Amino acid sequence: AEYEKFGSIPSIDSPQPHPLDSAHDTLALKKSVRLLEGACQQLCATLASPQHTITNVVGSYDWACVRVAIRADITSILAEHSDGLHVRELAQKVNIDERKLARILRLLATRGCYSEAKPDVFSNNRLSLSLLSSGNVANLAGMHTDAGVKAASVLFENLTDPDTMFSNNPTHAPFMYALREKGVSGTLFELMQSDPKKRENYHRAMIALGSVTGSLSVLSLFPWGEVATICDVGSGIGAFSLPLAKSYPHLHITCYDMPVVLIQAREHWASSAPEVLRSQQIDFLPLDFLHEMPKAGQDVYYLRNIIHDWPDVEATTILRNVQQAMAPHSRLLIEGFVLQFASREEINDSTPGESGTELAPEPMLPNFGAGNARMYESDMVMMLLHNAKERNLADCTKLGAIAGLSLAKIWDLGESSVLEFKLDTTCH
Ligand SMILES: C[S@@+](CC[C@H](N)C(=O)[O-])C[C@H]1O[C@@H](n2cnc3c(N)ncnc32)[C@H](O)[C@@H]1O
Repeated sequence: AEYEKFGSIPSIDSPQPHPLDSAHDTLALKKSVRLLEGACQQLCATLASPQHTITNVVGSYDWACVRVAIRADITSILAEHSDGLHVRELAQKVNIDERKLARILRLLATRGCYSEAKPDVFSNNRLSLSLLSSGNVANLAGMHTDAGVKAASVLFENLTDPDTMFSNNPTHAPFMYALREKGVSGTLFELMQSDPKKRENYHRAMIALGSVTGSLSVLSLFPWGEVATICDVGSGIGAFSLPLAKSYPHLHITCYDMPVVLIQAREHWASSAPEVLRSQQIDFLPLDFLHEMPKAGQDVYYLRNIIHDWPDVEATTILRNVQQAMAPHSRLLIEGFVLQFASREEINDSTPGESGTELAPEPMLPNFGAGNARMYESDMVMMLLHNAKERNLADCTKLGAIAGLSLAKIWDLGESSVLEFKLDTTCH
């Protein structure tokens, strides 16, 4: 029904993106796809032999092939050849062995990324177009295939090394552990402070994450008309605030982040929303949210993908710093993933819906299984890069309570959620 609004369902080999691919409010579509992905994977795992399914799970080198495609910028080259390009010519342009490149692209085409219209002639399709170097999804994919893979390759060693095995210190995260032999230390955020290229890639990846998870549907779900002032705490370059400012020109937005990030943020806003910069609608202020509080008494404090970057102690500190800035009318909105158990046992003991997000119908796994896998993968990414974690609703409520906040409402964005907290008036 969502596609019918735009005419018809696009073919996977369509050479151009579909309007829904970049739409903000795709909540209904996201929920249908979640059901579809979860049910298909569970059905396949039920009907195929276990050895078949487990080998599919571990034997995937798609990421390595995507990394080659991104690094060699294959999509941008193919974009100039709408009828496709023979791998012989493509290989010459990127200086990679022709036969090896053909095999890499064929595996990707088998997964639906690139088309092989004639033998050895490859062209772009809807999936491969998302890897254009001018877009942001390639940066997100690059983060997984570079930093993620590097960290994952030492996960077991990190979990069993007496120096790191029980540590929650971000400096001991597997990614930093992997860099130890190069004499690099600190946290990933500290590392990025001195590396503008890494920082740019990271913040462009954050923009992509919003479109991947469809979380910008919060722009139409939340009553922004009732809000006048908002602080985006740990704003990055404005993955959330920039579309918010464009959609709601009456809002005054303060973006808080580290000074080096704010320089990049200004550049991004200057090229993507110059009218907002001119309008005085936006301030960029440096803040170390581990040690300082944002400005007091704002209507909304927004934390998008912040808490999951930090272990409990630091996450509580950040929340407490925001809590101290809040007035009785203020709301803290925490956007991110809310994990669920893969078991129904806990859920059956509580009121349906109390877990905050929808449950999948039986006999599906209650958390939609593969349909929600990205949030459990993200939990791994947080462990790998920051020694941190995604949390379930009880974890978030507990952190909030320690920081003097109580949960007021849950906004379900299909994949991610927004937890709305207010000051806990019962604690003094
Ligand atoms: C995962 S990103 C999220 C960015 C943005 N909220 C978004 O959703 O795109 C985490 C952000 O926290 C910022 N950050 C990390 N440590 C910080 C600190 N101590 N004080 C302020 N910001 C910090 C990073 O620079 C980065 O922009």
